[in-house]
Order: sequence, then structure tokens, then C-alpha cells
Amino acid sequence: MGVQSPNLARNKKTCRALGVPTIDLSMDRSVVSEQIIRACEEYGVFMITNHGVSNEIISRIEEETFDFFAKPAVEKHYSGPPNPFGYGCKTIGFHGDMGELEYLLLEANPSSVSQRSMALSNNPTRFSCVVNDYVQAVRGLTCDILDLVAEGLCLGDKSVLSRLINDVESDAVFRVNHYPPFDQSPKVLNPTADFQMRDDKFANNGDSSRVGFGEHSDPQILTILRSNDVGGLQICSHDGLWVPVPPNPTEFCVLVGDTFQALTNDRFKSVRHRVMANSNNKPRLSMMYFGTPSLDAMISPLPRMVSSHNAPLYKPFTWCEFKKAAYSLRLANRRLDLFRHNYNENSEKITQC
Ligand SMILES: C=C1C[C@]23C[C@@]1(O)CC[C@H]2[C@@]12CC[C@H](O)[C@@](C)(C(=O)O1)[C@H]2[C@@H]3C(=O)O
Ligand SMILES: O=C(O)CCC(=O)C(=O)O
Ligand SMILES: [Fe+2]
Repeated sequence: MGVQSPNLARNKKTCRALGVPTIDLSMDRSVVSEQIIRACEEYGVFMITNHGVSNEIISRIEEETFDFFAKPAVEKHYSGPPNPFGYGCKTIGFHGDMGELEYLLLEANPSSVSQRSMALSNNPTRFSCVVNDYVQAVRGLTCDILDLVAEGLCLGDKSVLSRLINDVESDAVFRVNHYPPFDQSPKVLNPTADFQMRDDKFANNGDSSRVGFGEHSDPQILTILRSNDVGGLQICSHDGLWVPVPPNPTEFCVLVGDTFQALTNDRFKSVRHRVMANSNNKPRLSMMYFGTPSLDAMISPLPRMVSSHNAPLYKPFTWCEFKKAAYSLRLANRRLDLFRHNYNENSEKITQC
């Protein structure tokens, strides 16, 4: 047997030790609440099983969105470029971030969904129903998780967190990402193909992976992610290693966002994550509901998270201010730093995992 490099051995060991926790929502409420808090503190990410979202709602949205991505490129481009909403292919945000994916980004409220659906489907009524049913179910799940967190943190008002995202004015976003299978054989360049390598940035130089969606943290409170059985999602561990999150279509993956980090005064940390294209011959389809406050919601560390030993780490900001900051920066930027007390403008802004 060959000698394993120390890095590989360390990486494998960390993956085993780190394995993202899975929490069974059907267990005793106080146990679940404790497990969620521990997962948010230690990992910033966890899987949930027995989540109560029906298989029918999930398979209908999977089918509907797969049908959309199967359309000819010209048809899909009618719904783009993303502004930031609509259909996007490879470009992410407005500052040059790129990834090997195509996606749909939608405002997650019923009237925007129904308006958008006209351009997205031959059956807009069905499309908007399917998206709205999914978003409603997943928003309910997000609220349940936030209530469990509020109970575990003894926040007094048990719906103080869920109210932030349950607001009719919530700025929630729904995103579906479609990653084509990564063909490892040498490419025959075809200028009309949707997913050829664009430039050197995407050349894999013999490496078996390419960036599907680059390293970042999500700006919102909580992200509820569901994927098909194709992997690629990785989270950044405390010791700076990329740890794969095994795909499980029957579970949801919950990620702590920047706004949750600020609300908990750094007790929870937003998790840095990315998606690498893999050599599976199936596409990855992932969908994310981003639990988001309303634009005018004021975000500051919760009183319970602050004490004489724990001074507030962040200046109060509205979600609107934070969103503007996020959209003025690159994907990998640590935007929360801008709102820290005593933040030094000259310190390094683009720090990577
Ligand atoms: C490069 C960017 C894309 C993004 C807005 C941003 O300027 C920085 C944050 C990015 C992100 C990551 C999480 C979500 O996918 C997203 C919709 C969001 O709210 O923030 C994206 C933004 C986007 O793709 O428009
Ligand atoms: O596609 C995925 O699995 C994750 C994508 C992601 O992190 C995002 O859209 O913010
Ligand atoms: Fe993300």
C-alpha cells in the first residue's frame, strides 16, 4: 500500500470527526432544541430528517424545475439576464463571480412568483402553484427551527426570530441551481454549447473538480437547502478544510447565515460553503429558500446575547443596508465585518477558507 500524504490523512480524519450532524425533528422538543443550538454553534450547518415537508411538494418542484432547465438555451435566456432575479447562466452577482451552473433566482412571495412564472413556463399557473406550495412549506419549517432556537436560547419571546421571516414584507429569496455533469474527458470546443470551459479560470488542469458555486456565506438568517442525490456541497471546517456534505434527497440541509451570526452576537457563525462540480454523470439540482427579514427590519445582537462580558459586536443595521453591502461586494467577501464595532477599514477584506 502506498504512503498517504499527511494532508490527505488529516483531511480524511477531519471529515470523519466533523461529519455534519443530522437532527431528527420528531424527537423530544427540548432535545431537538439543544441539538440545533449545538450544531449552530459548532458547525453552522446541520441536516434535518422527519421535517414534515411532503414528498409530493418536493417531487413536484423537482420535476417542474428540471423541466425548465431542460428547455433550449435560447428559451431560458428569455428569462435573463438576472437583475438579480430571473434566469442566470454562469454569472453570479454583478462583480465578475462565475460558476459552472445555471440557475433561477426568484423573490419568494406569491405575487412575484406568479408574475415571473409567465416567462418561465408554458403552464404558469401550475408553475407558480408548485413554487408557492414549496416556499410556504419550507418557510413553515424555517419558522419551526427558529422557534426551537428561541426556546433553547431562553429568548423569552419564543417567536422573536420566526416573526422576522414570517413578515408579509419578508425579502425572502428562492433559488434553484442546476449543475451540469462534469465531463472529465478532453473537451471538444463547441461555441454553441451551454457548458463548455469559458477560459483558463475553469480549466481543471487534471484536477477532478471545478467550481460550481464559489466560496461564500449566505447573507440571510437561515438557508434551507434541498438537493437531489448528486453531491458537490462542501463546508469549510474550523481548521480550514473543505468537508463534503453527502447529498440526501430525503433531508434538508440548514445553513446559518450572516444575519443570524449578528443576531446571536457571534454565538452562531455563518458557515462558509461552496459547490464543486463532480464527475458524476448526473446533474446536481439544488434548491434554497433563504429565510430573510423585511427590508426595514433592524438587526442588532439580541439583548439576551449581550452582557457585561459580551459587549455587542455589531452596530445596528437594517436588512436593506446589509443587502446593499452584500450586492456591492464579491461572493467571497466577509461583508459582516463592515458592520462590526471597531472594524478597521484597511484590514484584508477578501479572506478565504
Ligand atoms: C456575488 C453575489 C451574488 C449574491 C450577491 C453577491 O453580491 C454576494 C452574495 C451572493 C448571494 C449568496 C447567497 C444567495 O445565493 C444569494 C441570492 C444572496 O442573497 O447572496 C446570492 C447573491 C446572488 O446570486 O444574487
Ligand atoms: O447549490 C448549492 O448546493 C448551494 C448553492 C449556494 O450556496 C447558494 O446558492 O447560496
Ligand atoms: Fe450559499
